[in-house]
Amino acid sequence: MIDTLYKKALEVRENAYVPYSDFRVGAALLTEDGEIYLGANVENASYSLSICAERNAIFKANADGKRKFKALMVVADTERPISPCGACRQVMAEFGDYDVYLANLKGDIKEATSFELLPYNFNKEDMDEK
Ligand SMILES: O=c1ccn([C@H]2C[C@H](O)[C@@H](CO)O2)c(=O)[nH]1
Ligand SMILES: [Zn+2]
Repeated sequence: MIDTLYKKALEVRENAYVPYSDFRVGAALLTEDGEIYLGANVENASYSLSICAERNAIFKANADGKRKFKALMVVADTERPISPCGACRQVMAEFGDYDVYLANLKGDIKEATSFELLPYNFNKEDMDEK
């Protein structure tokens, strides 16, 4: 399954819309029920409106009502495996603790989990009334 996620993340990476950074990222998200949602980064002339590949995949799954995840694979052309931004780490952690594989084009894959990538994360329980 890791191989499949890596291959699909590589494929969708080709669809990244990156006229400003020229930095392509692909993400493949495996849901608990065995579906795979793909995301690539999409940039904008108003730079801060750009969306990362990871959040694109997670939001696509959400749009189909899928919120339970088994694994997320992220791939970019980096020396070390890609390191997701803080915004993506917060969004990943929203949906629980699941495997996150961070990869590069050379095939290096760093294994982590969504909670490991955001220690002491702020989540919905923090908003429960005391
Ligand atoms: O993990 C990452 C890191 C960066 N980007 C995107 C955001 C922007 O489009 C480009 C350069 O930061 O890469 C991602 O999609 N995922
Ligand atoms: Zn991000």
